[in-house]
Amino acid sequence: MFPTSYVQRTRSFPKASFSFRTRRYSTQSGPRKPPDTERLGILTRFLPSGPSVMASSFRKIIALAKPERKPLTTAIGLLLVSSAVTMSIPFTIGKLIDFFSTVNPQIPLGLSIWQASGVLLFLFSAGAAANAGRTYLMRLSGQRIVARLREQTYSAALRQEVEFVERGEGDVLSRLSVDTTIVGESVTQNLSDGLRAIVMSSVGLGAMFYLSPTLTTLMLCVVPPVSFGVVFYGRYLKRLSNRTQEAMGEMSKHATESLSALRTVQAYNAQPQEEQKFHERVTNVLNLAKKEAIASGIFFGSTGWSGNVTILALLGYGGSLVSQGQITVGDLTSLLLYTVYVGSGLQMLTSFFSSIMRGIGAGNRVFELLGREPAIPTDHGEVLDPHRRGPVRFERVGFEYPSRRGVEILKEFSLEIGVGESVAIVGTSGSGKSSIQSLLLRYYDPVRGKVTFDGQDIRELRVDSWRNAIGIVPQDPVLFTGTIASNIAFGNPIATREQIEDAAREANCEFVWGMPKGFDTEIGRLSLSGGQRQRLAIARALLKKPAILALDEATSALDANSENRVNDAVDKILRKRQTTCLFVAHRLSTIARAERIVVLEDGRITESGTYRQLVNDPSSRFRTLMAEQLHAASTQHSITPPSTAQKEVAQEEVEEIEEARKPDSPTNSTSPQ
Ligand SMILES: Nc1ncnc2c1ncn2[C@@H]1O[C@H](COP(=O)(O)OP(=O)(O)OP(=O)(O)O)[C@@H](O)[C@H]1O
Repeated sequence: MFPTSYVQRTRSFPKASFSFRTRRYSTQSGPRKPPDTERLGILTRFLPSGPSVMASSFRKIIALAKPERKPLTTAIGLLLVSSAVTMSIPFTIGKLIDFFSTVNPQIPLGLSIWQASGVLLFLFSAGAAANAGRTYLMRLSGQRIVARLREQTYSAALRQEVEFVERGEGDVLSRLSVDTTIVGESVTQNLSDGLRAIVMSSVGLGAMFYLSPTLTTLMLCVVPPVSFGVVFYGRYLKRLSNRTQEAMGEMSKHATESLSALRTVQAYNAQPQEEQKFHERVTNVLNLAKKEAIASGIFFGSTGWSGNVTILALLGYGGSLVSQGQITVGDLTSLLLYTVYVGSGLQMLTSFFSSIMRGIGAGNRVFELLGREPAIPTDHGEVLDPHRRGPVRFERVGFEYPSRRGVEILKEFSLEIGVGESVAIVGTSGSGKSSIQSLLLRYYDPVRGKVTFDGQDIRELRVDSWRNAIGIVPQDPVLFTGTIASNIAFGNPIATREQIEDAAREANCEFVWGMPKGFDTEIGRLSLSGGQRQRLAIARALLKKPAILALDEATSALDANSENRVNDAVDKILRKRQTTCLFVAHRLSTIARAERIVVLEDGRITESGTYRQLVNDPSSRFRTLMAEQLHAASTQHSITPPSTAQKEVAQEEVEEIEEARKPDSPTNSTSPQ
């Protein structure tokens, strides 16, 4: 119940509130480092999201590239070679034109025209090979960085408290897939293109000054306004790209949710409305993409136009200089070509600038998750000895969900469960039963009071070692892709086949032996009944040999046979008398199996006692609850309320259970198969 109902309650949380949430739940966000604007210079000065955050994101992106130092350095070396070759082309062409236009051409270094062409061919081939090598090394390093970043992001997401991930699931997924790719590209592909652009523009400009300072100064008059536009464009594009990422996150979150609930969607013929909702999200992405397209169009159109106007001005003024004999035709040609190179270099620089912005933005989102301290710290505390046993105590626990501060779900809740004791919590829907189990598992911590194990506050224990001591059987057990064996061994991958089979036997999973591939049957191809899933979950919990078993019973009815098999499995656990059991129970047959029953109402215990004590008290709330329970159970199968005869049968069943539980009962001596 918990995950589904929770997802429903929170599905419309906007992504934009992420940073707020981070601050709200983060318990250990350390002091921020001062901005390193000096080192980052111009880049950070224009960034809208706060220089210190962006600077730290930039530093982290650079740090990510450190393990790839060798291939990246080689790639940069190759880049310089290929750029040198590329940048020599305009100069060579100019010289060739002058050479051919003279009356008596002299080939430099005494080479023939074919030899000179051969040298040039060799140079071009070397440039092309260097370019190929650079592309390969950059892409490879980029992919390795993305792979590492994805793994780190995934483990950071798994470390977070459930509330955080459940609330922003689509977020984490888009951080994992889209943002990591953007970050990886910005340290490799974009960096490499940026360096190439820097080399092209600076070497080109140098060569132009060498050829004609006057013409170059003329060209430079056009550059400052273009650069100004570049900065604004970079900022605007970054904002747009962030909004597009958020919209894409919303879109994939919606698709994930409805596809994972396809049965419900189809049962309610809700495809058209789901399509409509998806259409709205896709349209949102599309509209943002349109804006991005318009911005790019205007930008590239205007930079292209200013480039062409510059060339026109150069041609006009340069032509007059040629006619005055101040420069040669070859030099003018070289100049024009260098202008084109410098222009495209500057254009590349602008997209480098906006890609770096985009990378920093995406990096911010990834590093925010990587650096986030989960509200339930996973790496502190004393490691719990797996053999330690002791009572579990809820001591005056007050609890509120972080998303609903001010609404007290548990109020002064106190309960002690002794070693090997079994306690069933009953109560109306929403009274807080599952929340008690969530506190036990430390999905959340109490707001007041504490939960102790063997006298020690469970917050002092390392959370993984504490959870190791608990076996859970949730309401709707989740099975993962893989075989039945791997599903039972989930969380205990080193379990032997024998141990897996023993646990399955103990949990009454006899149906597994009847399958053609037995324990090697792939779950994906199976459709298991609710009872079978529950028994597999019991086997999974038993394999851990837990000190505590937390069973959250499904509210939906099982058929009589499944219910018997599940109850029989539960009986075997109870008879062992080593495992402390906390049941959230709905079925009378489970409730009666517990040694003690507590009735929870509105977050408080209102009654407590054995089944017999509670049922014999004519004024007990438990009796009313059970009457409602019986009525509900009977109306699920027939439309008539339970007859007196049916109630008697139920009563007899309870008596049989109680009889079986007595220490001297013959059934009690049967050891599990
Ligand atoms: N993650 C959550 N965030 C906010 N409120 C929650 C969350 N989970 C449960 N609640 C609220 O806490 C209250 C107690 O819920 P809980 O699931 O513990 O009840 P329950 O007794 O187990 O109900 P049921 O018998 O229907 O399973 C309910 O009002 C519920 O809406």
